[in-house]
This record gives sequence, structure tokens and C-alpha cells, in this order.
Amino acid sequence: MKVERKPKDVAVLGAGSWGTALAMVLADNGHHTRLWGHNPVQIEEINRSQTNQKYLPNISLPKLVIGYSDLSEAINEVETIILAVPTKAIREVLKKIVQFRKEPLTIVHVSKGIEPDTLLRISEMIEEEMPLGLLKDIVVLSGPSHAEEVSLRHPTTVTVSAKNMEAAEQIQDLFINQNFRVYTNPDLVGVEIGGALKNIIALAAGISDGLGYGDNAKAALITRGLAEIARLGAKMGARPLTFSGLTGIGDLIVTCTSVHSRNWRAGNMLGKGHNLEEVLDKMGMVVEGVRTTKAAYQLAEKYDVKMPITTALYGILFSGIEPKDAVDGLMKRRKTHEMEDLADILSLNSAN
Ligand SMILES: NC(=O)C1=CN([C@@H]2O[C@H](COP(=O)(O)OP(=O)(O)OC[C@H]3O[C@@H](n4cnc5c(N)ncnc54)[C@H](OP(=O)(O)O)[C@@H]3O)[C@@H](O)[C@H]2O)C=CC1
Ligand SMILES: O=C(CO)COP(=O)(O)O
Repeated sequence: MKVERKPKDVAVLGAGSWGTALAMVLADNGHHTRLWGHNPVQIEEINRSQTNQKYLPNISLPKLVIGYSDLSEAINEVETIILAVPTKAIREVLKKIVQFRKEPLTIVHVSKGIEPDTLLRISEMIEEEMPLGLLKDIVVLSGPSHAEEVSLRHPTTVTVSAKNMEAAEQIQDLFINQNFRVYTNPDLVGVEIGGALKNIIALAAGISDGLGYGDNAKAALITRGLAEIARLGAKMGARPLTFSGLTGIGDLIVTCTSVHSRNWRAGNMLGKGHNLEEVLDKMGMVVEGVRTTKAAYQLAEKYDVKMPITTALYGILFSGIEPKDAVDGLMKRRKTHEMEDLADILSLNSAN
């Protein structure tokens, strides 16, 4: 892969699994990578041992990855920030950036969520928090990409999107290498919605596996899950075709079938009879799908879109419905035509 690039200083905010794996990709590309985390003890360990044992055990970090526990130092004079914290921490970190930063910068967000109640996508949260003069561009990077495999430099593909496609292409160049192939797609809404909503279906697939149901049930969840994601996405302004790409079906496949998926693993424990509190406690890592289920349930009401899997999962997570009863409920829905909404979806955004 021949990409002309000048080494840059780049800040990655969030020293969890994904922030650390992406910092490795940037360092492999020759960039001086400042990995900021809010826990000084963990950052000290990263710099002492050149590993992040809590999130990517036994993986050696390239020398160009340096840990920072001081946010103002980490973002000083960088043009680009990679925001890699869970959705619920995004506003807090943005508020700190605004406090310390005076010159405009590009923010690349890599988180997969939607904010409950405000129902904002992450790029919209960034627009809300950042004063105009501080923001050059917002880019999203998403797709089927477990940190564990990226950190082993296994072949991975992702997509970047932005309102300004020149900015998306610059971020494509920043990350792309022979192990990490980056595509572009101008459909910012579709890319963000696909990445966030697949976590709901992954929780459901984990529950199904935990109940002991087999591959038929999982294939049904993936395909019918995609249908309801596309139905909602189209109403929100996404291009339907995006959901057949990496950030749609691609991420659904990986998250619903991989043992690395935190959402699948959390669902699996729920299906085996553990309660939500116990499951989240045991995971010790972010399970974005839980909050996103609440947001998607609210979005389905707002846009008047049928989302039976999301609704069933909402019942399990927040209303005490037994997983087996939720599955029975899905199977006993009124009979229908598989493609009944396809015409709507295709006509809605064909002009986009
Ligand atoms: N892991 C993956 O393979 C992928 C993850 N993503 C997405 O990336 C985002 C981050 O996920 P991931 O890295 O996996 O999550 P992890 O749970 O692995 O790590 C989260 C990191 O964020 C830190 N954090 C939590 N709250 C705050 C805060 N208020 N301020 C600063 N730092 C904070 C955590 O610190 P502490 O250790 O102190 O809790 C931890 O370092 C999620 O939206 C996820 O969906 C996307 C693609 C792949
Ligand atoms: O988004 C991911 C892979 O593309 C990570 O999914 P999990 O958060 O379920 O591990």
C-alpha cells in the first residue's frame, strides 16, 4: 500500500480496547501517537511496560505510542483527535477539550452509540458541545473491527464518513495500511446508525445463543435485525444501500458471531439467566447496546417505525420480561410479508 504520509502528532482519547488498538494502527503508520486515559495508574503502566494489560493483555504497543494522563498536554498542537470513549463519556471529554483547546481541530469519533432522551447521533453531540471556532471537521470511523484482532494486525476493513468528504479522505490516509483497509462513504447518518444499532441485535443474538437456540435463530435475528435498522435509518435520512455495507451487515455479522463482542457476551449471560446488573458488573467493559436499546426504542416511537426485536430486547432489559417469553412473543407476531417495508425503504431515500 503506497500512501504518501508525513508523520504527525495525533491524540487518541480513551485508553480502552479500541483507543489502544487504533493508537497501534496510527503508530504503525509512523505517527507520534498520544494515548490519553483518565486513570494515571493505567497510563503509568502503559509507559512503563509498553502494554495495556487491562484492555489488550500481552500485546506490545509500538514505541510511537506514548501514554498521557494530562488531557491539555495530550491535545496540545495536534490537528486531529480520535475520540474513543464510550458514548456516555463523550460530553464530559468534549467539555474538557473546550476548556483546554484554543485552535480548531478535526475530531474523529469511533464510538458506537446514540444518546438516550436527546436521541442524538455522536456527530450531533459533538456539534452541540464544540464552539464553531474550535471545530474543523467531524469524521466517523466505523465497521467490523474488534480491537483484539486489530491489535494482532489481522486484516480488517472499516469505513470513514463526514459531511466534508475531503476530511474523510484525510482520515482514510491517516489510518489505511496493509492490515487496516479504510473505505469512504458520504452517508454520515447511515454509517453512524448502522454502527450504533448493530449492538442491539448482537445483544439479542447473544441471548438467543444463551437460551440454546441455534444458527437458524441467529440468522433470523441478523437479517430481520438489519431490516428494522434499515427501516429506522431510512426514516432518519440514511441511504438504504449503506446498510448492505461494512457499517451495516458487516458489523452485524462480526458482532453477532464473534466471541470478542462484549454485546454478544452480555446477551449470552442474560440468556443463561443472569440479571442485567450482574452481567454489566462481570463485563467490566462498555456494553453500548444497553443504552442504545433505550435510545432506539424512543426513536422507533418518534419516527413511528416497527422495531420488534428492539422492542423485545427493551422488554428484557428494562421491564423484566423473561428472554424465552420475549422470543415466543416475536415468533407469534401477526403473519406478514418479508419485504412489506422494502418499497418504503427504497423510495424514501433514493433521492439522497
Ligand atoms: N472494542 C472494540 O473492539 C470496539 C469498540 N468500539 C467502540 O469504541 C467505544 C469505546 O469502546 P472500548 O474502547 O471498546 O471500551 P472499553 O470498555 O474497552 O474502554 C473504555 C475506555 O474509556 C474510558 N472511560 C470511561 N469513561 C471515561 C470518562 N468519563 N473519561 C475518560 N475516559 C473514560 C475507560 O476508562 P476506565 O478503564 O477507567 O474505565 C476505558 O479506558 C465504544 O463506543 C465501542 O462501541 C468500536 C469498534 C470496536
Ligand atoms: O463494534 C465492535 C466491532 O465492530 C465491537 O463490538 P462490541 O462492543 O460488542 O465488542
